[in-house]
Amino acid sequence: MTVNSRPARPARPVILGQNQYGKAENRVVKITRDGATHHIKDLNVSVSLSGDMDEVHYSGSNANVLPTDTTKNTVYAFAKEHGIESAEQFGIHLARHFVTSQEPIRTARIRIEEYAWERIEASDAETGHSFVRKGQEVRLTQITYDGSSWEVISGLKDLVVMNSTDSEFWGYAKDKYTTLKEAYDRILATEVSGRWRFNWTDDEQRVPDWETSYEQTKKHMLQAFAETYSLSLQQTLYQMGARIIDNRGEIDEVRFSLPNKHHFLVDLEPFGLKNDNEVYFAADRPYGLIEATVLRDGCEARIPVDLTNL
Ligand SMILES: O=c1[nH]c(=O)c2[nH]c(=O)[nH]c2[nH]1
Repeated sequence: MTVNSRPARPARPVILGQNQYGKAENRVVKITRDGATHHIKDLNVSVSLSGDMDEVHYSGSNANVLPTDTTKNTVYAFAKEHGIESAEQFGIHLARHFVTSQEPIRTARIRIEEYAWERIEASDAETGHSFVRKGQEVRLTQITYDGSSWEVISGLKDLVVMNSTDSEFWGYAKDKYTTLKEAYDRILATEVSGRWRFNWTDDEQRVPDWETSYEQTKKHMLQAFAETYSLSLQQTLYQMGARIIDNRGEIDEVRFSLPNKHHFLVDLEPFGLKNDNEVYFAADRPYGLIEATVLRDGCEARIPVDLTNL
């Protein structure tokens, strides 16, 4: 049966809703060789396209469908042809390509995770070609382009941080189920998942230096975590976001999802020992989950509330 002889959209009280497609999790590693000194970019790139795709769902006509296999090939070809300066620059390039080269494709969303590598120090000097994977965090970006406007949301996940003092939690609401003891010197630890939205909207004007922006944003966030004398994780979260908004003019919105990695003092009395804020039980679950958006005054919140969807 040819495509044309297939039945058109069936006469049923059913319609197609939001849809998107593409190749997810394209792992691309780009080595740039500068003599004996090599540089690595290690990305996990997910392409998601949407637009005039009714027919492929209704009748099976693939005329508007650029194969997901092609989107995968484009990721690898672009790594060679254009290089990977930053995850954001690479994502912008890909998004623009899909929307401007295929008429039926109206919106491209490119999500990228970046894994960092650090040079191994040999006994005499740094090596040019040996690396150890940096375990700290996964860097993230999401680029969305609809042919006229851009949205760039970057961030990170899996960044585990701890303050071994300067954290209290007391004065909270209590009811008959409250057993938590007030804490005047506790451990504050979390695994930061954060996203920040850039106010960059145009492809030519004021393009942020994406690499510097990431490093500086992470630095301000960590300094705020370290320097805030915390009365709650909520207060610390707000300070982390506010520090970014205050210092990074290219960012209008920050959202954090911070699990409170509880450290409970162990009762050592049964062993005749005094626990002087030294020995803790690190609980993995359940955990408090503190989430909030911090915005530049007058700006709109657009980062999804549930960061697992981003
Ligand atoms: O920083 C905290 N915020 C809370 O809301 C909370 N609730 C709780 O039991 N411990 C904590 N700690």
